[in-house]
Amino acid sequence: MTSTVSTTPFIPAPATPYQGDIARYWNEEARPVNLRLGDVDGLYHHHYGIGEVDSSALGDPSDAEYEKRLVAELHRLESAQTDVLLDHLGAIGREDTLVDAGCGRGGSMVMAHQRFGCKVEGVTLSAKQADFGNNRARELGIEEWVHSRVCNMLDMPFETGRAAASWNNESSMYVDLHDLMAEHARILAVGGRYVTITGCWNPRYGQPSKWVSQINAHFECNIHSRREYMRAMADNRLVPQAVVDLTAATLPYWELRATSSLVTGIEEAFINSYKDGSFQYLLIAADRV
Ligand SMILES: C[S@@+](CC[C@H](N)C(=O)[O-])C[C@H]1O[C@@H](n2cnc3c(N)ncnc32)[C@H](O)[C@@H]1O
Ligand SMILES: CC(C)=CCC/C(C)=C/COP(=O)(O)OP(=O)(O)O
Ligand SMILES: [Mg+2]
Repeated sequence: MTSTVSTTPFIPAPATPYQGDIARYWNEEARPVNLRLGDVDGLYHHHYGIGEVDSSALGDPSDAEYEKRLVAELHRLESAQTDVLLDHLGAIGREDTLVDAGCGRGGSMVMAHQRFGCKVEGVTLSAKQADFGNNRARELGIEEWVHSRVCNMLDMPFETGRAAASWNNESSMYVDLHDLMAEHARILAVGGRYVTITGCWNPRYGQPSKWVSQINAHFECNIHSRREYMRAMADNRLVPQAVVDLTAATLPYWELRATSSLVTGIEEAFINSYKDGSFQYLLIAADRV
């Protein structure tokens, strides 16, 4: 669907060796579970789904078209996740600018522009992802509005106080949370909104479980605890306005995905850690005060 014209003029050197590893990871990523879902309607996500599975849409597993319908259903649940994130951005006008920190292939950015009609700026460490997102925006004729660049989310080239809202959709587990919240607080207007959807380990469990450690190793990330999010926000003028536990809402997605031919091997770790209480899928929306 997407051509391969490079629209990324300048690729900065990674700020740290770790960021170099993460850039390489996403430059090489081409898992069918992400590309085949994106091909359903051209919105390419690198996050997970929420909501009930529509078994009437899936039909009979012995049907020849079942796998295609299952892919479409997983994709519907991933887009539903973005919709919930966008619901928490508050009142956004066409003249506003939004920032997607860790934007992946840009699916959330396109959905944000389609909903609010405004400018959406994305940053990713991966030149391949930035090119993909920019090519997709050009194909949709929205390249004036939706733009991705290769950039460290801890040092974004956006003016202080410029953004009406910003978010991390499953991208905050790659950075120090205090540094991240300080940078969001800097780019956000006073009264602006920050939203994250993230997997975090549950302090009530004690320490990261073996399943959480397995997820970290699988993605080369460093999952933070719920407590760290609260502390990093409080220390950076970000006051939680809503904390929504999406753990129960994401389990149907994982249980459906585990039955598909697109499994990647990480399904068991997500399902077990959500079920044993060691891991939570959380949305936090905060006001920049
Ligand atoms: C799991 S993907 C999520 C993509 C996207 N938010 C979505 O929902 O589809 C994680 C993203 O975080 C980005 N990322 C990780 N560390 C980053 C950093 N320091 N600066 C910018 N992007 C970063 C990766 O490049 C990747 O695009
Ligand atoms: C909730 C947590 C801890 C997320 C870690 C970040 C991550 C890799 C998200 C999904 O990416 P993806 O869509 O590329 O992964 P997959 O290939 O498994 O679908
Ligand atoms: Mg995925």
